[in-house]
Amino acid sequence: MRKIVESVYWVGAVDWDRRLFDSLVPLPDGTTYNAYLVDGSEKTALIDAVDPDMVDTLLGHLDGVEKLDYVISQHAEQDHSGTIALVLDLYPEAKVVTNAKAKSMLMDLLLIPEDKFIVVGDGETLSLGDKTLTFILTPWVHWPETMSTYLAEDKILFSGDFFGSHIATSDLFVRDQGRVHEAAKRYFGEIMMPFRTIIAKNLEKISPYDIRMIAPSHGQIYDSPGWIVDAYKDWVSGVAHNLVAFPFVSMHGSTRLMVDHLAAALSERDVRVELFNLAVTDIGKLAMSLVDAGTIVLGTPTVLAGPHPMAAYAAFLANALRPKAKYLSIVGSYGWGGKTVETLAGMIPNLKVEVLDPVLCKGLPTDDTYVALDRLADAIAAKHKEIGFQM
Ligand SMILES: Cc1cc2nc3c(=O)[nH]c(=O)nc-3n(C[C@H](O)[C@H](O)[C@H](O)COP(=O)(O)O)c2cc1C
Repeated sequence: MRKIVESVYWVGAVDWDRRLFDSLVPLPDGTTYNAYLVDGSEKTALIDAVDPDMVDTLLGHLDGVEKLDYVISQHAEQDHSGTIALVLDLYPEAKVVTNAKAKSMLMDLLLIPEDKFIVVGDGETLSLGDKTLTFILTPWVHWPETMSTYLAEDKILFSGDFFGSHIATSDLFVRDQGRVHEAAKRYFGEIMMPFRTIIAKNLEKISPYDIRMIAPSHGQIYDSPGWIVDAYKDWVSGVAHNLVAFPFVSMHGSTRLMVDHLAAALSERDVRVELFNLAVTDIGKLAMSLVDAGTIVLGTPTVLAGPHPMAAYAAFLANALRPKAKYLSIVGSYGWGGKTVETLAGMIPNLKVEVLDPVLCKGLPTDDTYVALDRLADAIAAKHKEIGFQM
């Protein structure tokens, strides 16, 4: 147990070893599952629980907590809810306090019986005596049922996955802002980017609250939260940066020559570019780049009449993540023919992008290919200038 302020404790777990989340997302720095205990003068509440793998850590923290009245469930995903049933076994008098959507999901996912729940609505409060919790529905800060909880007396917002970051450290509070900024942006890119417009509304919704600390359910507690709220405002905004996110793959080096030429041509034209060799890249880094990028360029050879499967994966991912990019193009090499451009174009219906003329070449790039790549760089630079992308 670690004290945050008087009678409010972190009772979560640090998972130093975890390297993959949701069987999908790389975790280079591990993560934490944050649970919080609010010990009011009359009632005691646990806010969220931990991943089932770390149940012993949670139960260790709770050892000595004689009475638990409420388990506040802010998010039904198992890394926060998966140990609630065990907590209820230990504290049979405790009720699960959550919203209607989360209740139904917790019943489905964890088979928690209906009589264990107290359902709260948006803005409803729960008194613990000298501490008061207000529940704020903040949907889609991962799933549709997510909510945040404001502790008025201490001005703490327990935000669930909102503002979260995957970093295992022994710090309770954010101490290395640069590191947390990167991890929080990666988290936003992987988890929240598809719901940008709803998250913008959630930012507005929490703005009237006087927030001294934000306590997310992954990562460290923000004891000066202004900067992360500002970062979120930038990430959810429709304003893209003067940046090209450039995932590519190349089997024998021809596409790679095109990629390197275009990247250099973009740099010469003062357009920033980030390359991601899909054969070796950490897909979270690509997600981060997509948070800002004004343009996406995909580089791929033709394989079995279509894009390389790794390029198809990147296109699928970009389509699902719905980044704010306004332009897209494709470059690559082929041997005899295929439908690479058509196949990729058909995979991105969610992207509201203008497609700039693709550049394909047969075998190794020639002088004509490099001229066409320079033209593409000219077009991207002109579009970025025209639209006034952030430098
Ligand atoms: C497994 C495999 C499948 C391929 N299938 C096609 C194809 O269907 N159509 C085509 O035009 N070229 C095909 N090629 C040829 C490559 O597209 C061509 O060699 C290209 O120049 C490779 O680009 P890279 O050097 O960037 O890997 C294939 C190559 C490989 C290795």
